[in-house]
Amino acid sequence: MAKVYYDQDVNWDAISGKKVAIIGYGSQGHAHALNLKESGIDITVGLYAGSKSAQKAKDAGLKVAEVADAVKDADITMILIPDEIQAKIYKTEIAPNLKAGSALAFAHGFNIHFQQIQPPEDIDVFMVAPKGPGHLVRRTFAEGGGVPDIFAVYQDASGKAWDIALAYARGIGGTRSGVIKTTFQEETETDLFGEQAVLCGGITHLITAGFETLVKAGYQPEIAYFECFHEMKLIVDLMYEGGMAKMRHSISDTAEYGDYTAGPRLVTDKTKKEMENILTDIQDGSFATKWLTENKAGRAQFYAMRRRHAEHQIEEVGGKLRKMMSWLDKKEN
Ligand SMILES: NC(=O)C1=CN([C@@H]2O[C@H](COP(=O)(O)OP(=O)(O)OC[C@H]3O[C@@H](n4cnc5c(N)ncnc54)[C@H](OP(=O)(O)O)[C@@H]3O)[C@@H](O)[C@H]2O)C=CC1
Ligand SMILES: CC(=O)[C@](C)(O)C(=O)O
Ligand SMILES: [Mg+2]
Ligand SMILES: [Mg+2]
Repeated sequence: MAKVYYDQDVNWDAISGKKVAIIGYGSQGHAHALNLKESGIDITVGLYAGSKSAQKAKDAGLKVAEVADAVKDADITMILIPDEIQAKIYKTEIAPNLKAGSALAFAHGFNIHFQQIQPPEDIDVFMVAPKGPGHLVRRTFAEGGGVPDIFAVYQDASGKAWDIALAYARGIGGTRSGVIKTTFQEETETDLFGEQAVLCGGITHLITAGFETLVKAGYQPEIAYFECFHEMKLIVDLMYEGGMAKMRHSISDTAEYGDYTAGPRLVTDKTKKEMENILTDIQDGSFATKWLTENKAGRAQFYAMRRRHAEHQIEEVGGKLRKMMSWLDKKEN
């Protein structure tokens, strides 16, 4: 069993009194900046001139500077801009301004693992990767909870990089729920696999296929939405709270019998073989090459897929039904 680190395992002096630059103020950036600030850390958000996030950060009471200026003063620079542009911004804005003896940090290992960024040897390089969407890293922290993190050290020039990383994890709330040591390779490969095969790719296409099956068979699209999409959170909430057992305790025996008999007809050996193929594409770098090439070519295919999915009937039907559920409207970054 892996060692799981909690609040009491942290040497808070490793980060207390340090200046932290959070580069980017999006899903993860806003969460890290606000959580760390509320944990007592001196935060400056680094953004580009004209960034639409800058006013949001200022309205939240955070110091905002251009990237180079935020990095210059920082003891820790956490890069929370999109993976596909990190190498360029690192080269032009971050690398020339990194203080000797400071630390460079990431929330995903993509650019270090696939060698898009090669940091100087005289700085610490670490990662604190939340196992959850940034908006929930923030919401959970504000509610007194925390999203688990996994953390890694790529370079330990100071001899304190592990302590700094663990203290950072506490600053964003990770050690409230548990933090596990990893490597940049393990985080990168497992995160890419999880988001493609299960959390994002897997679940959205499963839900959509269920919706399309019912609609094609002539059932009302609104019922197909409630059944295959809206109820998913309610089912997963029970699993989140108490494992599959708690969900299976709450559902009917009829549903539980259907769970055991229909599930293996859907997730077959063929499915598992394709999961292994997805993992191979990640491990051999071909996914990373495709993603970076798509970005260099202007993201036309990416935008076309985004548009096609946004225009799907399930989003139209769901949007109308959710409009009547005012409690779902969470004002977030
Ligand atoms: N999203 C998630 O929940 C998770 C993300 N991660 C990792 O976190 C990192 C950040 O991802 P994510 O939070 O999703 O990113 P987002 O796309 O949500 O946010 C990107 C932020 O970067 C800013 N930005 C864009 N270009 C620049 C630039 N040139 N200089 C400075 N700031 C810039 C954007 O500003 P503006 O909006 O003004 O353009 C925005 O504030 C990635 O490495 C990702 O893999 C890890 C775990 C989960
Ligand atoms: C939210 C998260 O963990 C992801 C899916 O890995 C991501 O947004 O990259
Ligand atoms: Mg992830
Ligand atoms: Mg990810």
